[in-house]
Amino acid sequence: MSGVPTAPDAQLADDSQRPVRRALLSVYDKTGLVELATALHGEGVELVSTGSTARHIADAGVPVTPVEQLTGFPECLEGRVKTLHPRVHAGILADTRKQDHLDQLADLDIAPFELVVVNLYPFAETVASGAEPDAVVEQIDIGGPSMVRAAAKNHPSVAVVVDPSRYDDVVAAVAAGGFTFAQRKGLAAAAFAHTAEYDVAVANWFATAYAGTEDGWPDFTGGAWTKQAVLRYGENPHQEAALYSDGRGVGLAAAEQLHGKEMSYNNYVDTDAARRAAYDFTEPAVAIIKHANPCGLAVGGDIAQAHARAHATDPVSAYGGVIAANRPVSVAMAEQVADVFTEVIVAPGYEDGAVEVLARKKNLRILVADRPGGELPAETRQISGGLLVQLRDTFQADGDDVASWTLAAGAAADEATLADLEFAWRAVRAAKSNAVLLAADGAAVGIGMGQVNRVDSCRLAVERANTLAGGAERARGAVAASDAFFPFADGLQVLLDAGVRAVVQPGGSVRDADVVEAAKAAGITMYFTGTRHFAH
Ligand SMILES: NC(=O)c1ncn([C@@H]2O[C@H](COP(=O)(O)O)[C@@H](O)[C@H]2O)c1NC=O
Repeated sequence: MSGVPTAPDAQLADDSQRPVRRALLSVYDKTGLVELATALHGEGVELVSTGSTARHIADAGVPVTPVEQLTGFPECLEGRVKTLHPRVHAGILADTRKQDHLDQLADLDIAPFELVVVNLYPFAETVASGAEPDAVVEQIDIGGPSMVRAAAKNHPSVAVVVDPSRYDDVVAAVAAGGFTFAQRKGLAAAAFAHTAEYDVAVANWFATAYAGTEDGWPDFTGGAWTKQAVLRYGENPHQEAALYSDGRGVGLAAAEQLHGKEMSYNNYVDTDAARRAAYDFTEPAVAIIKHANPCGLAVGGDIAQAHARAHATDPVSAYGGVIAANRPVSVAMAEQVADVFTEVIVAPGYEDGAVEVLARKKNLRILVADRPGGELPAETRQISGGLLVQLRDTFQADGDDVASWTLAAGAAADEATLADLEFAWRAVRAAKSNAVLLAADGAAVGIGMGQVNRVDSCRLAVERANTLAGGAERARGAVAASDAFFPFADGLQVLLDAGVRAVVQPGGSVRDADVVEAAKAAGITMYFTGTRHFAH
C-alpha cells in the first residue's frame, strides 16, 4: 500500500487560504489571457507557460518562463508533447500538506504550482466543422486534460481553472491571499466535469463517426449534462427535481422566460409536447396541451385564428393548459389567451405589445424559444437498469406524404377533405396511443387518447366532439385519423355511426378486409398511409 495516503480525509482537510506564488498557464482560447497574466504578475505570481500562450504573455511585456526552460526538454511532435514531463506534473501533484512531498520536491529541485490555468483543444468544434478524421484526432488534447486532472486531484494544494469567464474570480482570490479549500474543491469539481464532458465527446465520436459498428448503433453512448435550474419539485411535490441542459443551447431547455412564475417539472413536460405538436405543421398552428396530451390543436390563416380554433377543440380542458404557437404571437392572439387561465405560453417570438397583453396575468409563464433545429436525431427513455434509444419519430416522406396514400375505400377525397385528412394525420401523433382524432376545417374537434383499446379511443373522440362545443354534433361530417391500424371493424364502426365521412389510418391489420368492407358499406372515403405514429 506504499504511496497511498492512510490518513483519513478529515485529518488532511485544510480550509486555509493558500497563497499563489507560481502559476502554470496553457490555454488554447487566449480570451482574457493577457489581462489575467498581467494581474497575476502584479500580485507577484511567477508565471510558467507553454508555446503560444507564453508568446502572448511575453508580447504583452509580462515576464514568463517558457515550460521548456522548466523541463529542459523541447516541445516536440507538433505540440503533442509540451507539458508531459515529471517536472511539470510533480509540481502540480505534490500534496504540499505533506512534509514528505515537500522534501521530495526539494530533493528534485522542483517548485510546486498553486494555480493551473488550462483550456483544451477545440475537439467538438473541429468535429462540427466537418474536418477530416486526421484533423479531428489531432485536436484530442492530451497534455491539457492531464494537467487539469492532476491539479483537480490535488485540489487541497492547487487551484485549477478551465474557464476564461472565471479569470476575474481568480484575480480576486489571488489578491485576497489565495483560494480557500471550498473554492479549490468547487474549481476541481468544475475541472473534472470539463474533462469528463471532453472525453464523452471524444468517445462518442470514436464510437459513431470514426469506429462505428456494423449494426449502426454505437457500442457506447455518453452524455454530459449541466445543471440549469433546481425546480420546486418533480411530477409530485414529494419528488425533488432539477433541470439539466446538454449545453448545446437548443430546444426548450434553452428557452428564455420573459414573464411569470418559475417553470415546474410538469410545465416543462407539457411545453415540450406542445412544441412538438405545433411544429408538426408548416402553416400557422397552435397546440394546447394538458398532461402531455393535446386538448386543442388547429391551423389557421394566422396565429390568432389558429389559437381560436385550437381553443374551440375543447374549451373546458384548455383551462390551465400549456400553449405552443409555431409563429410569433400577435396582439390578437394574446388578447384571446389573456381571457383563459393558462400555465405556459411558448412561441418563437412575440409581436410588439403581445407580451404586455399576456403579462396582465401575473403568473402566466411566457417563454420564447427558437423553432426546433439542432436536436439530436435520437431520443432516449430510461427504464429500470437501462436506457432505450430510438430515432425520433418524424414525418417521413414515405406514408406521411399525402401523395403516397392508398385509397382503400370510397371515392377519392376532394381537395378540402384531403387537407383535413392531412391535418388529422399530422395532429393525431400529438396524442398518446391509442389515439383517434376527429377534425374539421383544420382543427381537431374530438380527440380520444391514451386508451387501452382503439374502440374506446373512437368512443372518446366522438363523445368529446359532440359534447364540448355547446351540444354541437361535431363528429358528423368530420374526418378522422387513427395513429395505428384498426385491428377490427368495431372501432371504425363507432366513427361511422357518428357520421364521420372520411378516415385516414395506416392499414396493415390482418383484418383490413373487414375494416375496408365496413367503410365501403357506409360509403365513406378511407386512405391507408402505410406508416403509423404511436406515441406512448
Ligand atoms: N501535449 C502536451 O504536452 C500539451 N500540454 C498542453 N497542451 C495544450 O496546449 C494548449 C496550449 O498550447 P499553446 O500554449 O502552445 O497554445 C492548451 O490547449 C493545452 O491544453 C498540450 N497539447 C496537447 O496535448
